[in-house]
Amino acid sequence: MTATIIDGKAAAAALRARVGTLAEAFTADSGRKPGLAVVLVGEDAASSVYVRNKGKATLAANMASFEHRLPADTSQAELIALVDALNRDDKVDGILVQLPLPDQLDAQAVLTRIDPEKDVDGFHPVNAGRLATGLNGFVPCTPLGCLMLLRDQLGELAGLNAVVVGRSNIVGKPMAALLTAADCTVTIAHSRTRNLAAHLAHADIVVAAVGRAKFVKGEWIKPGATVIDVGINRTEDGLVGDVDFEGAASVAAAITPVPGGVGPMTIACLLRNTLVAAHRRTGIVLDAQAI
Ligand SMILES: Nc1nc(=O)c2c([nH]1)NC[C@@H]1CN(c3ccc(C(=O)N[C@@H](CCC(=O)O)C(=O)O)cc3)C=[N+]21
Ligand SMILES: [Mg+2]
Repeated sequence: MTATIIDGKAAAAALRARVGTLAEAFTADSGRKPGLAVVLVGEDAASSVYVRNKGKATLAANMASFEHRLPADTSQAELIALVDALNRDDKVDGILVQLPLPDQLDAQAVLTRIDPEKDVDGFHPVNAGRLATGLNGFVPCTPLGCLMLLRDQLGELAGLNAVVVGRSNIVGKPMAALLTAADCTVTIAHSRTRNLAAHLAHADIVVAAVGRAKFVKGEWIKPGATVIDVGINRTEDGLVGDVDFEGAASVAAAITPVPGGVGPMTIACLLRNTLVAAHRRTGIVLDAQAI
């Protein structure tokens, strides 16, 4: 079998276009654009590129972009003061503080300071709790993008066996919550899991988010499975995912590539969450079916 390569770039472009149309309608109704503030502390090269790309995508989707670049030696109090100012700013619907932060800063304290109604990353404990309990909140962008790709590919997910490899607060845990809410039978595997291959042998859906290049081997994949690769690993062979792509593509029904899979969906979902935040904050009704 040769797997279908899931085109995350195309799916993301389509989502960004829908968001852009709805953002224009929001502006006509409210008299202002949905606004996204992105905060970058320090000079990390990869982060700087991500932040620039987010800014471009925000403008292209008819939204306002507010970029705040702070020096690497920014103090906790200074960063908190900026978050507080963004929380108060009515033009700002969404706030994203780019991770990782320099060592002197306490990321959890910063993320918890963001107004949960502006927390378009979905990292605030209030939004994590809402996701865990089935309440409406903000869902982290990467797992939300993965779920959209899975729905595009498979339609109904109920009853399928899903194995999520990785248990981070940013991807693994929220991904497992989303798949559970979609009525999958979910296993969370991680670095201490014994015999990962035995778990994957039953997996109709595999979401790999361990942060180790080519960690998931093709032989472990159940024939006909759908494989979502969240990994972004910079190696001598260039950018590679957490899955041995060649091996997995020969047995899976469908698989996301790296690049061009989950990554572009992450940014598109950030814009989607910002659009939703703008509507919730102003009380303008958004047709959730439209996005
Ligand atoms: N507060 C916060 N929220 C985030 O969502 C967040 C963050 N911090 N810190 C860094 C990670 C990483 N992340 C990516 C987004 C897009 C691509 C992406 O578009 N990747 C492209 C190109 C990859 C490349 O060439 O580098 C692709 O996979 O095709 C990748 C990674 C968001 N993150
Ligand atoms: Mg681990």
